[in-house]
Amino acid sequence: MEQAIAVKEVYSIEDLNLWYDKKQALKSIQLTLLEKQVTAIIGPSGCGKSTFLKTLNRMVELEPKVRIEGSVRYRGTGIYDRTYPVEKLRDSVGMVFQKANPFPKTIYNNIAYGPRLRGIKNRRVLNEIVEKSLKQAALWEEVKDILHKEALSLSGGQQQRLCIARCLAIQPDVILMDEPTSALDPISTLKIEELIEELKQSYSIIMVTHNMEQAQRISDRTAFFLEGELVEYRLTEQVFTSPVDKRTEDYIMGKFG
Ligand SMILES: Nc1ncnc2c1ncn2[C@@H]1O[C@H](COP(=O)(O)OP(=O)(O)OP(=O)(O)O)[C@@H](O)[C@H]1O
Repeated sequence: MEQAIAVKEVYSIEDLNLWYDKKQALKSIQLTLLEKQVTAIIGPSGCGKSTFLKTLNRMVELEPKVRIEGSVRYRGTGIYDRTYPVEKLRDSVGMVFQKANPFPKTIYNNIAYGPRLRGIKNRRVLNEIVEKSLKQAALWEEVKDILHKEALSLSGGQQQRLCIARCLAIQPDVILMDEPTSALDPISTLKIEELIEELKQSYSIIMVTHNMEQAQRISDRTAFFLEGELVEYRLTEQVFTSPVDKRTEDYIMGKFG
């Protein structure tokens, strides 16, 4: 008899509500995000995708006049509990943004930055981390001879892979990606998509995307948001081939958004 493989939960979210001042951006969100899967967050502009992503690492608290209610549990512990050590979250949850944002430093120092901040000073250890992270981000071959060049001299696609490598250097558990390829050309996009496929062997990836083909190509599960609500959250194939909610169907058919 086939045995079900238990997939572990990374995040468990219950009745999450969020307001920016008087505007409610997330409404009673309830879902669990699973380990070593790619979860795509889709929906039209302004539906709350980025806000949701930023609740997962508490970055949303940096916005003015934010109020959050409900529970976001990461590996079983509520991250908005007053005693939760936010620095633990910074070590465990990396983030990649829409626009690559390397530091104005060399390629090497971009990657070594996080490990140094965490007390690693030994040059040999740092060299190993830099090489391993760049290899994991499929950038090593292109930059191994120019590690001491400015990161900002790289192409947009290379800069985005560098940002992914910088994120991997701190050995995160989860990687949040906010439209990581929307500023890239098709070839760079393909490279990042292949990379994401590879990374999900070791990391749990939660990715906001406007691109529904991309969600179908690389995600295991898809969550469809609309006006701050989570309308549908199932296996990607099911969402795209047999949506249960009419609003999901209309959205994936391109009737709005
Ligand atoms: N800092 C803020 N202050 C006030 N309102 C905000 C703030 N950030 C976002 N909003 C509002 O909250 C809602 C959700 O925004 P959010 O950026 O999460 O949507 P999104 O789905 O990621 O949109 P897009 O696809 O355009 O990036 C929108 O109505 C937006 O205008």
